[in-house]
Amino acid sequence: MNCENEPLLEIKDLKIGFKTPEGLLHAVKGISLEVKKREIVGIVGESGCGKTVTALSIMRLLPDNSFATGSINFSGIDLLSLTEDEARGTRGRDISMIFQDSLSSLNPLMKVGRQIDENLMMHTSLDKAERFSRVLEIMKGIGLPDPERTYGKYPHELSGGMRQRIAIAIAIVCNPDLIIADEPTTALDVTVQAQILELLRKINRESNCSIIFISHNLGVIREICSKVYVMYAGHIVERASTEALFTNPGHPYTLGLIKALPKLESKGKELFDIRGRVPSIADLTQGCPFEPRCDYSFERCRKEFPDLKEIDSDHEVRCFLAGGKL
Ligand SMILES: Nc1ncnc2c1ncn2[C@@H]1O[C@H](COP(=O)(O)OP(=O)(O)OP(=O)(O)O)[C@@H](O)[C@H]1O
Repeated sequence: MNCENEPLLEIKDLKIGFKTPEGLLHAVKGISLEVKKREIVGIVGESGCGKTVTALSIMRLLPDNSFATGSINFSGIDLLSLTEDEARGTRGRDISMIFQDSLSSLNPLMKVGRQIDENLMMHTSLDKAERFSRVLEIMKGIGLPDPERTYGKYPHELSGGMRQRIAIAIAIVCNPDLIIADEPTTALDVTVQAQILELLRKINRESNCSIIFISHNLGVIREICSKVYVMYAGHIVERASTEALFTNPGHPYTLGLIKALPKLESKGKELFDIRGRVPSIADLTQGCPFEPRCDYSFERCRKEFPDLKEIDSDHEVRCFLAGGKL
């Protein structure tokens, strides 16, 4: 059997909500998602669409005022049914996360080498010397110069790109099966961004892990992912291979995200922007949540919410116009 076709992570009908003084607010409204072994899967959408809370639910790191229903099956285990202790055992060992802002995700008071070592201390029985050489090996493997010296530095002594490499080292030191990278390059300049993407590709190739790559930027997703889920207002509105998404986008929201990408030939011209804003999770409008921003909407869109419809093999779209040409 070809193990690349085996699912590593299967999310079914995941709903995430928050108990707030204004009542229950629903941030994720029944999404299903699959990540196969060794696959790099993108989740794209504007701010507030529910990408990060989805990632946090996989990590079992949702805040106390939240609730999650549905199932998150990871290698045969439903992560939502794990106890806190079991979830702690999984985090950092089987599943790791890299956050956007390495300055706030790293401990400012601890030497960076120690921070990588902490994960090994927690999840392995290696002794101090073995852990030290493993940390140096990882630091070297991800392109940190002079690992012995860098081991003893504090986060603020490193550049943004180096700090993000440390965050990646922490994430991969225990050889996890799944890495969730949440906007890992957004805070970095373009050159460093390209280096970090290349590093993630290398890790995926060499350690056979799967990656969920979260971004608001389809251009970055295109660089690294083979499959993409487009999220809007807590729903998956399109799922396709990256190639199909760009050659035949089925949802007007996806089309808007593609049009919003800067192009070389339009240098100097004003960039396209999808009009309007993502609705707040407190909005309970009837019909399709994208309707107020959509150039293709008609009467039915104001009243009914479309199901995900398959328009091609492995290509689903949640729009009444799915399958037609936008
Ligand atoms: N602790 C919380 N209490 C109430 N609402 C929350 C809480 N955390 C997140 N939300 C809401 O859940 C929704 C989804 O947020 P989420 O951070 O997942 O969006 P996102 O797509 O990742 O955007 P961003 O790129 O800005 O992180 C937002 O409307 C957000 O305000």
